[in-house]
Amino acid sequence: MKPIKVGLLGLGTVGTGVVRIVEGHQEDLSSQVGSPIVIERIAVKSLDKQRTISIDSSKLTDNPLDVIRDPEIDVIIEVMGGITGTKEYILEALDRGKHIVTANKDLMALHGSEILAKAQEKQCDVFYEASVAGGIPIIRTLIEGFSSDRIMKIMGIVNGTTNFILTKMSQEGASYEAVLSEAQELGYAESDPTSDVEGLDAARKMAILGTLGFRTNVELEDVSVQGISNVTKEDIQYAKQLGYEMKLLGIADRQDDQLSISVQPTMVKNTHPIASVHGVFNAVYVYGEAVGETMFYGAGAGEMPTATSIVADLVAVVKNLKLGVNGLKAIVPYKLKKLKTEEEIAFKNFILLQVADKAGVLAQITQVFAEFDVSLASVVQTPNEQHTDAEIIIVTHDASQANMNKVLKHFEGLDVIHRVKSVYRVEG
Ligand SMILES: NC(=O)C1=CN([C@@H]2O[C@H](COP(=O)(O)OP(=O)(O)OC[C@H]3O[C@@H](n4cnc5c(N)ncnc54)[C@H](OP(=O)(O)O)[C@@H]3O)[C@@H](O)[C@H]2O)C=CC1
Ligand SMILES: N[C@@H](CC=O)C(=O)O
Ligand code: NA
Repeated sequence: MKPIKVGLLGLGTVGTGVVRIVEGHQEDLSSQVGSPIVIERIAVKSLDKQRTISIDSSKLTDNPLDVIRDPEIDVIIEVMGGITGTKEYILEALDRGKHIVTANKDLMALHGSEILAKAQEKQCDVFYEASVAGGIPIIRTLIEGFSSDRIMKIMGIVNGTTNFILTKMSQEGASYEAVLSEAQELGYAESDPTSDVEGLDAARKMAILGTLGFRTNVELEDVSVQGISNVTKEDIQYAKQLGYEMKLLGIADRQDDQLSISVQPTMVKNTHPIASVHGVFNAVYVYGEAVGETMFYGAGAGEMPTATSIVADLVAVVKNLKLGVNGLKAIVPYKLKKLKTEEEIAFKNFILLQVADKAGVLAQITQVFAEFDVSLASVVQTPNEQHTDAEIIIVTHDASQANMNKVLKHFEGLDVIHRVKSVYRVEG
């Protein structure tokens, strides 16, 4: 049996896991696809770096083109990351008729449509399961498992680093900075962790999920993004007291084909299944018109979980090779995109205010909500024995984003409000 030859671009956290699985599970893999799978060449940045696995040094190169242009190689696994440069490597590999497996959500969210179009033209596969929710087979689920349904809502904890940080801040009272360093050491964070903590990584993943779930071309600029860098331990404690967990939540929903997609720190009612997803775990909740509620859970980052998805994609490519059907499974979004306006997007809000502790303050505040048609679910004032500033916690019913913005704007001119300390979306 002629072996299937694979070229690996990158031998970092994920690439190392890929080598471990291909070597460790070789018997299972080759019996599924009917050929041995061989990692033929590997591109790295530094040839001298100490590795945690032993690699035949003749396989290593510091030039990705050596891998892409090797005529023996059938499939390229791209786990080096990056956008410019990497995109050109992938397009060239496709031009050369090589199939692609990638974990690169940055690339797929920004240039996925161009890459997938090229793949179709060249009858090649491009699979990217590892790019969203590392070890969870959510992309395959949306493409195949829900092909018969109409997806109405996708909610995801799709960034492991931030879930790890929020969990440790909540359960151990740990500091944001210390937990971020730990996530970096464990290989969860991106090379620039700003994209994790500022929500960009999750936004890219939600653009991919939205495109697949709603069969329309969701682009990164369609996703409104807010990260966790301003979330305080106090916010997390208030959330807990009210029966919520603080999560960086991606939310994509549709009503009558109108979409909204966002990523923001969200207070999730602790009875919702997604509220109990902690640590580096990810979960994607999918609501289908016919199927109802479903939820998919697993490790969202890290060497072996991510590599599991990569190698499963590799198996899919090789099975397609055997059947001669590569390049036929690309999902081409066909629906016209209609995004909801601020007036049409509505959700519950948590607002924490620092206010003057004197008579009539609450009345002035509730008057502003009434003026802009925002109905309140609860109002709590924290006890303040010194009679200096007091804190007021308000939870609204569903309110349009436009009206909420008007309320917050109006608060700026209200003397009795000394500070709007926090505003969070509330789910569940
Ligand atoms: N880490 C995770 O949990 C997850 C990561 N991903 C994605 O997977 C990809 C890889 O992530 P990860 O493994 O964590 O990244 P790492 O930084 O650990 O590894 C990157 C690898 O690529 C190599 N590399 C980088 N640039 C070049 C270049 N120009 N030429 C040749 N080799 C290069 C590096 O070489 P050297 O070793 O010499 O430095 C390194 O081996 C990224 O797209 C990431 O977003 C997706 C899901 C989960
Ligand atoms: N940095 C990402 C890695 C997986 O995509 C995360 O923390 O989820
Ligand atoms: Na996945």
